[in-house]
Amino acid sequence: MQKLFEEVGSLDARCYEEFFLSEDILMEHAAQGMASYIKNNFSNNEKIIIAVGSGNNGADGIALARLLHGDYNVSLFFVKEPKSHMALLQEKRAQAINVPIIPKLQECNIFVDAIVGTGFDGEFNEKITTVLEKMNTLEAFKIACDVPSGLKKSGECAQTTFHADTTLTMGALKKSLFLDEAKDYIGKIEVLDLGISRKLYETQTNWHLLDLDDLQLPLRAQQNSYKGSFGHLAVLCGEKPGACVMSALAGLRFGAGLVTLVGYENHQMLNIPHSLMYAHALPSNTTAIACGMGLGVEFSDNELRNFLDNDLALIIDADLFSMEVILELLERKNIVLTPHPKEFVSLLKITELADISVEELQKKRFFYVELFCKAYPNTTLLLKGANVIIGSDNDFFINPHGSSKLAKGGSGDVLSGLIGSLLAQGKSPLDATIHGSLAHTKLAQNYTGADFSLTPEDLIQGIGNL
Ligand SMILES: NC(=O)C1=CN([C@@H]2O[C@H](COP(=O)(O)OP(=O)(O)OC[C@H]3O[C@@H](n4cnc5c(N)ncnc54)[C@H](OP(=O)(O)O)[C@@H]3O)[C@@H](O)[C@H]2O)[C@@H](O)CC1
Ligand SMILES: Nc1ncnc2c1ncn2[C@@H]1O[C@H](COP(=O)(O)OP(=O)(O)O)[C@@H](O)[C@H]1O
Ligand SMILES: [K+]
Repeated sequence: MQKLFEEVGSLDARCYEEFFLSEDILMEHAAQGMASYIKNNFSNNEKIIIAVGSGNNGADGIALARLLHGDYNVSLFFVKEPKSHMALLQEKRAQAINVPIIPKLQECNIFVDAIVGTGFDGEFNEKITTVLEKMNTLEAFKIACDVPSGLKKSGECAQTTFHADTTLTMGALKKSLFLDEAKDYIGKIEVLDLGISRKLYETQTNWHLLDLDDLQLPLRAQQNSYKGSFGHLAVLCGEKPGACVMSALAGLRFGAGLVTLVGYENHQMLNIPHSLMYAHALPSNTTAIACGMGLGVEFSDNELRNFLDNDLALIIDADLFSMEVILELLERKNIVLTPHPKEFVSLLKITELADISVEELQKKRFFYVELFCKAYPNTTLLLKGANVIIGSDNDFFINPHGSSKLAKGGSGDVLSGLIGSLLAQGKSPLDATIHGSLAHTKLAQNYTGADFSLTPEDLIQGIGNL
C-alpha cells in the first residue's frame, strides 16, 4: 500500500523548514532520479530530446539535460523561455557546458516532457497544443517529468495532454494521477526520492493506493471444519437471474461454504448450476447477503424489507441504488455499496447529498466519495471505474489495477460475489471490499486471452488460480 497526497507543495516546504534542504537540492535529486532511470533502462547510443517549459518543471528538465550531456546525445527544446528563478539558474548551468538546443521537435529514441508539472491549470494555448500533439505522435519512448503536461491538480486533463509511457513523479504519489481520466496518459509510474527517503518526505494521509501484493486470499487453515465453517452467502435473485447466478458462482469459488439463491419466482426452471442452492426464504444460517444485481422490479420495497430485516453483513449493487428502501439500508452497520458512476449519481440524489451528472461526478470522484463517506460513516463504499475508489468513514483507497478487459456486462456481478463471499466468511466490510476488489482486478490481469474476450465466466474460472 502506498500513500497518496492531494498536493506535495506542503511536503516540499517541510523539507526546507524542518530538514534544512533547499529547492536546489530537491531539484537536483529529481533530475538525478530521472537520469538514473534513463541510464538504467537505455544505452548511451540513444538520442534524447527534453521539451521544457518556463517553470520549475522545465527547470527539472534542464537539470536532467545537464546530467546526461557528455554521456548521451541529448538536446533541449524550449517550448517556453525559462522564467522561474530555478529555470533561469538551470539554464545558466546548462549553457555553461554547452548542452545543445534545438529550435523544433525532431524524431528521437527517448523523449522527456518537462513543459508543465503541478503548476499547470486551465488550458494550453494553440501554440503549445500543437507542440503537444506533435509530441504525442513521436515514436520515441515517452517519459513525463513529475506529471504528464496537461494533467491538472484535480486529475482532469487538458484537451491535449501528453501521453507518457512512464511518469517519473517527484517525492510522493499524487491523487491526481489516479483519476479515471488520467489513466490513459500516465503510463507506468515511478516515484523518485528528493534527497531524503520517501518515508521521511511523506506525512500522514488518509488516502492510499492499493498494491496487488496487499491481496489477502481466504484462508482454509482450519482442518476440523465443514461447509458451515466458511459462511453462507445468500444472493437475492430477481428479474434477471443470470446476474445473480454469476455473483453466486463467484462467491462459491471464492470460498463461501454455502451459497443460496433466494427469490420468489421458480428459477429452478432456469437451469441453475447444480452447485448452487435455491430457496424462497433466507436460510437460517445465512452469514451475508448480496442484493441488487439483476434485481429489476421483482420485489417491492416492502418485500425487500422482509428479506433484509436482520443485521447480517450486506452488499448492495445495481438496481437497489434507485429504490427508496436504500435510505433505510444505509442505516445498517455492516453494509458495502458498489455503485458504478451512474448508480452513484442516483445514490447521491436519493440521499440529497448532490444532484449532479455523471460527467460532473467523474471530474470530482475523490470529492464525492469523501462527501458520501462523511455523511454515512458506517457504510463502506466502492465506486467502480477505471480506477476503483474505496471509502469507509475517513479512510480511502484506490485500486488502479483494473483494465478495460473488465469493461463488459457481468464483471460487476462477479465483483459483488467476491465481496459477498468474504463478508460471508467473516471479513469486515472494509477488508472484504479491499480484498474482493484486488482479487477482481488480479483475475483480469491473470487472464491470458485477448483483452477483448474476457467474460464473467473466465473471471470465475480464474479464481482457482489466484
Ligand atoms: N520544491 C520544488 O518546488 C520542487 C519542484 N519540482 C518541480 O517543479 C514543478 C512545479 O513547478 P512550478 O510550481 O514552477 O510549476 P510548473 O509545473 O513548472 O508550471 C508553472 C509553469 O506553467 C505555466 N503554465 C501554467 N498554466 C499554463 C497554461 N494554461 N498554459 C501554459 N502554461 C501554463 C506557467 O507559465 P506562465 O503562465 O507563468 O507563463 C509556469 O511557468 C513540479 O511539477 C516538479 O516538476 C521538483 O523539482 C521537486 C522540487
Ligand atoms: N476500463 C476499465 N478499467 C478498469 N476496470 C473497469 C473498466 N471498465 C469496467 N471496469 C470494472 O468492471 C466492473 C463493471 O461493473 P458494472 O458496471 O457494475 O458491470 P455489470 O453491472 O454489468 O456487472 C467494475 O468493477 C469496474 O470497476
Ligand atoms: K511534465
